[in-house]
Amino acid sequence: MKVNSAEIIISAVKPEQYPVEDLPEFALAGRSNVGKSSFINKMLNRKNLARTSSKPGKTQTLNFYLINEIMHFVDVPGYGYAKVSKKEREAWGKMIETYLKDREQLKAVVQIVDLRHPPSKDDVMMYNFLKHYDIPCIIIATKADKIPKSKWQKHLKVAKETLELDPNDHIILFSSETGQGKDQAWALLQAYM
Ligand SMILES: Nc1nc2c(ncn2[C@@H]2O[C@H](COP(=O)(O)OP(=O)(O)OP(=O)(O)O)[C@@H](O)[C@H]2O)c(=O)[nH]1
Ligand SMILES: [Mg+2]
Repeated sequence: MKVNSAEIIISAVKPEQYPVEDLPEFALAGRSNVGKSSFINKMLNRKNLARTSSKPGKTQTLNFYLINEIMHFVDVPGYGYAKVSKKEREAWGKMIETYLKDREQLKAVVQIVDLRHPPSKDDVMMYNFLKHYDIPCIIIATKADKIPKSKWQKHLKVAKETLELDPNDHIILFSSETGQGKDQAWALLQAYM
């Protein structure tokens, strides 16, 4: 998709703050620091619209982006970040769970995993959560630029097996550095619009 406009609409922490527009929406999910915000930037051709950091825990609210006036991306805090307090972690968990379960505009979740490592326990839990609530999902295996091409297929296989990926679900090799997988990701998202 050609992105002509992209802007942040609101950083929300509760449903009353979500945009009321009935536009197709896609939310990110994944471990802290896995590259969710970087994925959004790459898809939108914007260097730093979604704020990124080499330190985990950068995104702390549900950040809604309006794209071409026709759809929303929602950037989400990552899970599995040990350095926030238990209370804070629980609050984030609840915020994300409420959003994912109740948001009618949500068309699909883009779950990001790190291609370099087998999906974590938390990754498996998130995938099972999406399956349980029947939320369509697209799996993005990112940071492909960090491992040699000769290992990509082997790592993809491990990711599929660890998640016990539903044969109907797609998993895409991606890199926010090189833009690899971007067209494929857009094609899958557009199929839900
Ligand atoms: N080499 C490489 N680095 C990446 C890629 N994607 C993200 N990164 C780096 O990984 C770090 C974390 O990226 P973010 O996009 O901030 O991660 P996040 O998932 O949004 O993290 P939280 O907001 O903390 O949950 C940054 O230093 C990025 O530059 C990628 O595809 N390749
Ligand atoms: Mg982030």
